[in-house]
Amino acid sequence: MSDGPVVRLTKLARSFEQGGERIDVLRGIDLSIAPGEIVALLGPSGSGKSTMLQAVGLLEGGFKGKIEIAGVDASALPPEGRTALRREHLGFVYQFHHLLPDFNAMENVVIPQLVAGRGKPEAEERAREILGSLGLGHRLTHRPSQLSGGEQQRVAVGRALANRPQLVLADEPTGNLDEHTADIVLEQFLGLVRGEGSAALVATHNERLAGRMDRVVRLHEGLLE
Ligand SMILES: Nc1ncnc2c1ncn2[C@@H]1O[C@H](COP(=O)(O)OP(=O)(O)OP(=O)(O)O)[C@@H](O)[C@H]1O
Repeated sequence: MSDGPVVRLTKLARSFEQGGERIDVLRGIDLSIAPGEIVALLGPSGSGKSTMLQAVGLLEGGFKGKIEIAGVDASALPPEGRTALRREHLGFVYQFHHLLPDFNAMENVVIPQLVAGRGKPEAEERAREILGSLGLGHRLTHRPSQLSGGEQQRVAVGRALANRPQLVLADEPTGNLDEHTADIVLEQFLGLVRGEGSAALVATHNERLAGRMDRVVRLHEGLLE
């Protein structure tokens, strides 16, 4: 792994056309995240946090400016190249868990590793280790519908970290949980990310939770402050 930033955004911009009107959601974002650094992305509803995470996650086109992931300029790559970069370096956690409903906790963490080419025994060992460290060692064979909201979200965290991404992108990862559960899940999320040495960019409305991260950046009128 190089010592350079895991992500570098240069003059990132995104506009949407809606009913003949143009909305400039991101107006020239510059941001670098160092390896292992956990950054909170704060901003009110509608300020463009999800739009920014989608850009960094290479999930959507239509952006202006430059997005470098692990030193590679993603903006210059064809779609297959962006997919490969995403698979190799990025992990995602969303507000809703998006687990596969017909598979248990263990399988939900194993499957992305198989897709990445890891063998089954190794993937299962990793899933056990990661779910154990999230306090879910006794829930391995439960399906998502048999888990609480906090447990579902912890499995989603385990899935995101399973392939040892250099950067985890999390969009309101605890936004769907009550305050007490959100605190516990966030603490476990941060502990796991730190333990793994991954970097993270975590969108949230919550100043208190943001204060537990290494750095806070704020989106205001399309720019970071
Ligand atoms: N596909 C789209 N077409 C048109 N407008 C869009 C589209 N996606 C997002 N927007 C607009 O861009 C702005 C930013 O949306 P975004 O979802 O990024 O905000 P957010 O900060 O993540 O909000 P929240 O905290 O409520 O999730 C909003 O005004 C939204 O309506």
